[in-house]
Amino acid sequence: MTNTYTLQVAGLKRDLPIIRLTENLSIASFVILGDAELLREATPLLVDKLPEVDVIVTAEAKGIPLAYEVTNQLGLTAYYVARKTVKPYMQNPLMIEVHSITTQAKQTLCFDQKDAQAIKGKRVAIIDDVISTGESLRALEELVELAGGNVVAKAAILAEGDAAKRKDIIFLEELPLFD
Ligand SMILES: O=P(O)(O)OC[C@H]1O[C@H](OP(=O)(O)OP(=O)(O)O)[C@H](O)[C@@H]1O
Ligand SMILES: Nc1ncnc2[nH]cnc12
Repeated sequence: MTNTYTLQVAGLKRDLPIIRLTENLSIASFVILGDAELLREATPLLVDKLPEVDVIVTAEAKGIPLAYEVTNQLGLTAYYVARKTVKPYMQNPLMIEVHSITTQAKQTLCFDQKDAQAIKGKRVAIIDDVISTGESLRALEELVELAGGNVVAKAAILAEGDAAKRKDIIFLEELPLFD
């Protein structure tokens, strides 16, 4: 049977499967894709902690539904997604290299040039489902800065491992790492 870690967040309980990443590192797998109930309950709690912002930025893929919910609850009109591959419909994309905790190979995050233009001069909240090594967040911050946006908040539902000690991020609950 798979080992699990019981997460309590936003008044809900989830049994997360513990997944081995390397010989001495395992994570409690937190996949909010499809979990409409958790998104519905957690989003207002996160929104309450945000300062005034103009736009939301997130990374493909698991950050997308949360960014959408936060955007709606703040009454904003748009959110921007940094993609992990360049698509043929992107023009002059901005690209940054990233190496998140779950990433085995080198990855990139990229913004379509038209999204970069839309972020320029805006107060940006970077939103993700979980912050762990902080690599994805760092890459998103670099992308927003390259685009000329001003990062005023960095928020996630969960802060994993050492990320929970960070003072510069907003989060609802901690998630431990496992040996
Ligand atoms: O702080 P970090 O170590 O960078 O980890 C956090 C990132 O990891 C997850 O995405 P993941 O890389 O698993 O990709 P996915 O959303 O495409 O599944 C999560 O959605 C964050 O973006
Ligand atoms: N615990 C976790 N579950 C799923 N994706 C993650 N990315 C970083 N930490 C994660």
